[in-house]
Amino acid sequence: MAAGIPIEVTGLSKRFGPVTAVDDLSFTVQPGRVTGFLGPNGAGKTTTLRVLLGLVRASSGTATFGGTRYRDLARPLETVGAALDANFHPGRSAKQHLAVYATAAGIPKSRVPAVLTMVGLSEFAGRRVGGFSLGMRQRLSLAYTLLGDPGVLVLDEPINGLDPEGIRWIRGFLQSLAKEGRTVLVSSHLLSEVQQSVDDVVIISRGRLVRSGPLSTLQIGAAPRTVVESPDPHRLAAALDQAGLEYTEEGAGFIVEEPDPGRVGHAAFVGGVELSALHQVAAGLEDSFLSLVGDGGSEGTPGLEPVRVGGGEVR
Ligand SMILES: Nc1ncnc2c1ncn2[C@@H]1O[C@H](COP(=O)(O)OP(=O)(O)OP(=O)(O)O)[C@@H](O)[C@H]1O
Repeated sequence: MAAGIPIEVTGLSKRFGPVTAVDDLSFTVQPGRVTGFLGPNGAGKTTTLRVLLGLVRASSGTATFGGTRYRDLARPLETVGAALDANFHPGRSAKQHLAVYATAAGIPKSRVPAVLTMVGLSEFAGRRVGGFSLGMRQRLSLAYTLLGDPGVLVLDEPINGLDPEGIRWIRGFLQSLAKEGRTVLVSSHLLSEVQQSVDDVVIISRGRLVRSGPLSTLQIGAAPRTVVESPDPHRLAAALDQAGLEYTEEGAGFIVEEPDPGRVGHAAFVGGVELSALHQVAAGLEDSFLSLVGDGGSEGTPGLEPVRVGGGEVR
């Protein structure tokens, strides 16, 4: 395996005519960690990755692998694994595809069965790719990125299209690649999709950096809220309305957009409502993510609804 090297993006901008897709973007991605590259649709993720991989030219700034541009790498496939523009002909088998790429890059053919096994496709090696599901194509793309046993992996929306078992598998797989010392950059427009697999995040919106750092730092920002429950939820809702508090129904009770449980308790007291639970909850990750990119998604942030479990945590 080639050594993991940092990805360094410095002052990167990319304009397409009047559209500024990437705007003075700077961040670093460290080896040995999985980094989520996040932002709403149209935020500029794919454009950044395309510049990084030498597929489009930057308007200004640089995007390098430890200081070296992709096109200047001596052995690109063995340094960086990426499948942004991989084309799979429907009539060819998975094995044939990988063999063609391996031959072109001077990679031993023995890597082909090895990477197909790594991604769980060995029993489909001889099948035509035309019959593959989206999830199987995702696995094949991943196999392609691993052909040269690179120290850096750049994956654009690799979880998209995977079934629940596939999602569980890829989460563990990405972590194991990082544990081997590789640099793993994974783009997604859904924090919930990657939050169980990433150590660090780089969040962009409208082409600009919003936040970068360990995932844990993301919880700073969104305000905590109050969970309140009553044996008589209708009366409680009326009391919250009366007090002008905003809330959403949550299991047996409500989550109130109010950090101080005392104010919520007072509203219930004024309304003469008995309470069975009253406590503050920290902001969920998805809330923090939305509060960071909330005004940045020109095309909205579809699919960002949080999945809530008891106590207001976000899974
Ligand atoms: N070749 C291009 N010509 C003109 N505009 C482009 C081109 N490529 C991207 N854009 C624009 O640049 C902006 C960023 O697009 P980009 O695809 O990089 O975003 P993204 O974060 O990857 O979003 P998605 O997840 O939807 O792919 C968008 O406004 C898009 O319309």
